[in-house]
Amino acid sequence: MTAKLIDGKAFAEGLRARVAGHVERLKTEHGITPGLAVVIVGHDPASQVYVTNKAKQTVEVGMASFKYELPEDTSEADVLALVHELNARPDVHGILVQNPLPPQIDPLKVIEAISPAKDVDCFTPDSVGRAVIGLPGPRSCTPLGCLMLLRDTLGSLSGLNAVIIGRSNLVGKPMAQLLLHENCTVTIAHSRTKDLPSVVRQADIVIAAVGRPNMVKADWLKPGATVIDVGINRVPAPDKGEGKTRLVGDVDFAAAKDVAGAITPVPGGVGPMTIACLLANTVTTASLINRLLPPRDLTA
Ligand SMILES: NC(=O)C1=CN([C@@H]2O[C@H](COP(=O)(O)OP(=O)(O)OC[C@H]3O[C@@H](n4cnc5c(N)ncnc54)[C@H](OP(=O)(O)O)[C@@H]3O)[C@@H](O)[C@H]2O)C=CC1
Ligand SMILES: Nc1nc(=O)c2c([nH]1)NC[C@@H]1CN(c3ccc(C(=O)N[C@@H](CCC(=O)O)C(=O)O)cc3)C=[N+]21
Repeated sequence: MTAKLIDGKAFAEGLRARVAGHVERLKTEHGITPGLAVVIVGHDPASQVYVTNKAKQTVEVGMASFKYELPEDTSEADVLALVHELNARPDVHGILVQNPLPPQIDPLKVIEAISPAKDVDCFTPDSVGRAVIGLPGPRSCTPLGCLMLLRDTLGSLSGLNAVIIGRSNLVGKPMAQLLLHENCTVTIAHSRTKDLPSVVRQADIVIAAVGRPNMVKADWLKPGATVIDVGINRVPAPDKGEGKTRLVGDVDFAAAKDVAGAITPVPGGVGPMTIACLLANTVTTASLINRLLPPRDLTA
């Protein structure tokens, strides 16, 4: 059997087109240009690529993009000062501080500093709480992107066993909340989980969000399972030439595609969905900040 390939790139293009339509309406009918500020501290080469992709696609959908690249040795006080400045700026409707941050900066302090009204990453206690109890508000971009792909692939998720590998605040935990709201039976696995292969074998839906290339093996999968590979790992690719690299996920894709029912590729799976959801969240915050009703059809 060969799994259905879940085309996140194409799905994200459609979502961005809908976002662009709403941006156009905000501009022409209300004179508002949604603005997204991305802050990156240090020069992690992988992060640079995401930030560049985000900035390009932000402009493509008609929004304003503000990019702040701070040196690796930036103090916590300076990052907090920048966040406060962005909180106060009327032309900025969304703030994203790229993870990971260098060790001298406490990520929780930065999260607390972000205005919940501009929290397009769904990082602040206010947004996280709203997501947990099911109140309207932003939802975490990567989990939301995964959920949209799952709904598109499977329809109703009710009653399905979902196993999430990884428990970060960025991906694993918010993914669990979204799937619980879809009536999945949710298991969160992590580095201390005993006998991970047998836990994964129970899953109708597997979400891999670890950051270890090809960790999830084909023989861990229940035949027909839907596999969402969040991992983004840069590995050497000597076949492409000396010193060249390629992106791979956390799942052994080449073998898993013969066992899974459906699977996302890396690249072209979850990554583009993350950015499209970030842009959708920015339309939502720009609407709410201006006391307008946010569009309902973007990520419903
Ligand atoms: N496609 C996209 O849009 C995005 C991709 N990513 C990618 O997803 C991956 C995960 O990101 P993130 O959540 O931020 O990563 P973190 O490093 O914050 O979390 C990794 C999680 O994996 C768990 N883990 C580590 N080793 C194992 C193991 N051997 N077995 C089981 N679980 C393990 C850790 O467990 P423990 O808590 O016990 O340490 C932790 O919970 C990365 O590759 C990242 O680049 C991230 C965001 C968006
Ligand atoms: N505060 C915060 N929010 C994040 O959402 C966040 C973060 N920090 N830190 C890092 C991770 C990672 N991440 C990705 C976004 C897009 C792609 C993406 O566009 N990927 C493309 C290809 C990229 C390429 O070619 O290099 C793809 O998978 O097809 C990947 C990864 C967001 N993250």
